[in-house]
Amino acid sequence: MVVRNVDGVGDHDLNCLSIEELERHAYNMMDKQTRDYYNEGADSGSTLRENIEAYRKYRIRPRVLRDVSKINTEVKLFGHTNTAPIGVAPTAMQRLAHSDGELGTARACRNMGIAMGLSSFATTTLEDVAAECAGEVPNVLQLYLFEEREHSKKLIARAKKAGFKAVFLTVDTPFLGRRNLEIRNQFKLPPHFKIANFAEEEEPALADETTPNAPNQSRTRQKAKSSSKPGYHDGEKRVYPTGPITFHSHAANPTLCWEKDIEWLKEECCPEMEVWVKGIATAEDALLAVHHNVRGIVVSNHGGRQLNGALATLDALPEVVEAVQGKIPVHVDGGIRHGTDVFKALALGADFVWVGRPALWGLAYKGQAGVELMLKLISDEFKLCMGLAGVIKVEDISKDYLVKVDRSGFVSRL
Ligand SMILES: Cc1cc2nc3c(=O)[nH]c(=O)nc-3n(C[C@H](O)[C@H](O)[C@H](O)COP(=O)(O)O)c2cc1C
Ligand SMILES: O=C(O)C(=O)c1ccccc1
Repeated sequence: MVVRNVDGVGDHDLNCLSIEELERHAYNMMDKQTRDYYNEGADSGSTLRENIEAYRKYRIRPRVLRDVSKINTEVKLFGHTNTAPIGVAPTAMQRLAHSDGELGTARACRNMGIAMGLSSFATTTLEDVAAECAGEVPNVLQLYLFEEREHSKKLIARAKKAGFKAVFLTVDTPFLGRRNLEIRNQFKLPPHFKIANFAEEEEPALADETTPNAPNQSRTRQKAKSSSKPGYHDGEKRVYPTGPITFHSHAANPTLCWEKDIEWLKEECCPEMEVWVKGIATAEDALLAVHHNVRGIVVSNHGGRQLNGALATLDALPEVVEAVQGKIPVHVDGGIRHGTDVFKALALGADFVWVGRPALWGLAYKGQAGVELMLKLISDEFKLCMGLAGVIKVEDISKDYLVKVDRSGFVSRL
């Protein structure tokens, strides 16, 4: 049921008043294969859980008796006005959640004035997504840079033509993390869906690909092209992925490195698109990103799906912010489930946050309308948090508004 909000802020879905509730609804709406693929983290899932728990270590120090009658949550991103410092992180294969898929997410983002990151491995083409949002929201294409440069080159050219403003090169996937439910379920994309951006390159073999990170069946089905080529490390064999582009065979690229690939990518993208890196977790790599003139970084551990045991992103954020010293924007993702989390990430120095799974849960719940609901919940919570904390402009959110509480309950100023 939808009712008018008593405070006049908008409509409420009485069945779903928080992202926590949204997660529960979505849980029941997704088939097991999809739910497990979307929700799980690598190995024991401790990094996935810690991404969320890290936010609970901080509490807000609200200031009062400030006129907070006019709160502005807007920020600029790639020259566009975003209605809040929040975007939808790129996640693969959204049609698994709902037939609206990436188009539903794009329409929701457009309606809410929120940036959308589109995965290379979307089930909708980048042209169709761009057409939904053209000129209204800053679209970002997430890139997995393949060893076969020609595919990536074509994709980049298409993204430029479609008006994408930036590419986020994902750098935390030299190999795919080990996701045990995915292995056990022998997860694969059902044959009626396509990895749409590569449909031309795709062969019918997609539907029966094996799960790559399962022991002893990883990439041995791929033909070895030439022993002199770089390739995946598969036991003793070096195997270059040459077959159809499937999400299992091509997302990981262990050969990527700063000098060779970042420079190449900047040349390919410039001047039309900015090159960012997604998946930075240390001050050292943040400094390298600055050194290599990337335009921004996303502190991310891929939602805990890659290296389990890695630091929660909120805990990695301060060292990255300190290293970068404002030279390039620092964004963060992972574990953001409430508007107060957005506030905390910004207080610790992030310029912007991206939410991943909550958008998938929104899609599963009600397609486009569910993503809009999720964005409305988190944006409203963020605005309310600003007002209750006594802040009216996003740029005024600082570490003065936070304290850290340790395990024994000891409270310290930052
Ligand atoms: C099901 C799923 C698919 C994802 N696919 C991609 C992808 O294709 N490319 C990418 O860079 N990150 C991908 N991510 C990672 C997200 O962009 C983001 O880093 C992460 O979801 C943030 O954590 P959160 O889900 O806790 O918000 C994926 C995450 C999930 C949950
Ligand atoms: O599942 C993922 O986390 C992911 O990023 C991905 C996307 C496409 C192919 C393989 C992995």
